Amino acid sequence: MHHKRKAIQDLYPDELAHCYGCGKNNPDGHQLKTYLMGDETIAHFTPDEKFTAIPGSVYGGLVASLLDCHGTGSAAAFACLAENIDLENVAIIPIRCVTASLKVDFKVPTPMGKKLELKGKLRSIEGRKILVDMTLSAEGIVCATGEILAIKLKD
Ligand SMILES: CCCCCCCC/C=C\CCCCCCCC(=O)SCCNC(=O)CCNC(=O)[C@H](O)C(C)(C)COP(=O)(O)OP(=O)(O)OC[C@H]1O[C@@H](n2cnc3c(N)ncnc32)[C@H](O)[C@@H]1OP(=O)(O)O
Repeated sequence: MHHKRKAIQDLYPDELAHCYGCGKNNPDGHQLKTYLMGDETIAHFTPDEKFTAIPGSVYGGLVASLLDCHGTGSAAAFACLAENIDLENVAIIPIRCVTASLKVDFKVPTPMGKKLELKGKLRSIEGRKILVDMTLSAEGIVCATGEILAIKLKD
């Protein structure tokens, strides 16, 4: 159902859509897509074996990368919500965020080849600082949690 909406990353302007983790204009990248659903965000990604740590599990760098891009996308979406910007009615998202700090806790090994689900919840917005709490799970089991500090860029 949420796929009828546009992903946050698809609302980035073309010239800023080359991020390896989430840029729609990077054919070699992960092209992660974050959707705003009510007061939380969601994204999915199914890793293949080139992202192996030990056979059967995903290397931590990919987990961090997914949390990074889901986190900045979520932060931009939550900042828009807070400013009453309706993302259904914009072609380009007017708020841009970059990661200042990312914390990842690896709880259990992330299984290879399963559909991973990322969720994000806003913790706080204080001036230009947006804090988002995230989980990354596989088949309902939380494999990692993440905490991002994203900074709203000035024009
Ligand atoms: C690669 C850069 C891209 C630039 C242009 C892109 C346009 C974006 C468009 C569409 C997005 C699409 C792309 C998705 C991106 C995917 C996610 C990534 O991987 S992003 C890459 C990794 N991140 C960086 O390379 C940031 C490098 N750092 C910086 O550029 C600066 O440090 C920046 C912008 C984050 C902050 O610099 P300040 O000069 O604007 O602001 P100050 O005053 O230093 O910080 C603001 C507040 O945040 C706190 N703060 C900053 N860094 C902190 C930290 N590490 N921990 C705790 N607090 C921190 C400060 O203490 C300050 O707080 P107080 O207002 O005084 O309360």
